[in-house]
Amino acid sequence: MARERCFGYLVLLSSRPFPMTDPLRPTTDAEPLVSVRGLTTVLNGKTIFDALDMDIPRGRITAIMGPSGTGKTTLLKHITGQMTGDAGRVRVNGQDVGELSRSQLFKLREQIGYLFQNSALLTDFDVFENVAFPLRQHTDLSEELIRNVVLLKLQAVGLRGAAALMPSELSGGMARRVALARAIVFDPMLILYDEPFVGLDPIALNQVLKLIRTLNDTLGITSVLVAHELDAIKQVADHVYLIANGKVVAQGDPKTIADDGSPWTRQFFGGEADGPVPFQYPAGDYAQSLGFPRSQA
Ligand SMILES: Nc1ncnc2c1ncn2[C@@H]1O[C@H](COP(=O)(O)OP(=O)(O)OP(=O)(O)O)[C@@H](O)[C@H]1O
Repeated sequence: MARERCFGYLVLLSSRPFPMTDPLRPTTDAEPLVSVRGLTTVLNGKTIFDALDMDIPRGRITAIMGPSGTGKTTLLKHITGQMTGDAGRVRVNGQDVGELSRSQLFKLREQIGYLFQNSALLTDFDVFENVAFPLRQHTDLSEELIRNVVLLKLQAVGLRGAAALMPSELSGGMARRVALARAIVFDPMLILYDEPFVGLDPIALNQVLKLIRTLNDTLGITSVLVAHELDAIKQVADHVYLIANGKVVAQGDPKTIADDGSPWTRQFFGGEADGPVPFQYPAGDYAQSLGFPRSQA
């Protein structure tokens, strides 16, 4: 049975000491930053991944799509080592995540930023302190340096002027951008976005899309995006994987994947209720559960 490893701390609140530049920052496309091979994960008797293979190229934006409950968030947890599979391997920047010790895992997570759908801001702290929080927790930087780093990150997401606002005073889009500023506070090599577009109006959505692209390209980050919105994915992602039934069932250019003619993409992008992904959750005999005798046929 697959395990969930809980070290009790948000991935984005990392403890990487400064300097902020990382000599290991990926600069070439030579080898994927994340490589998943033969990943098999069973949770509560349900096979979530069935020998899943997937590569996440460096420096690109890769989207992961799939029906609800197909394991997209679970896959992100395998990448951060919060969860390990029953078989197969997940390698991040050349390291086998399942083989890492606790301290090695922390080091890896120090290089990963994570953006949640709900932004997960600390409601008692203003915007500035939300972004400063990981720095205060995990470094002994001077107040002046913390201020410079926080303002730099807020400037990058266009919210330096909102530094004194409380989370309750932010729109959903602004909150998402503050969370993004916090996620990049240690200059991660990889950002994992879990449903970053949910609840955003078109303006905020475009701002977040633009930011994801700009941060990816200007900071040389690798981005992995879990989302359901194909139109948004088309605008921002370089590559898309569609996962279902524990495997990659389609992949390619987000702009054309919906037209690849496979029954998977037809069902998923066409919004068909039934298809390769059955409408009915697996269940026992219907007649029997209604109290009728089993048919002999
Ligand atoms: N810790 C856990 N223990 C047992 N089952 C789990 C655990 N975490 C997730 N699951 C199950 O794994 C499956 C995949 O869940 P996951 O949240 O990864 O799906 P998802 O593709 O991200 O879904 P959605 O699009 O609805 O967010 C679900 O059936 C869920 O119930």
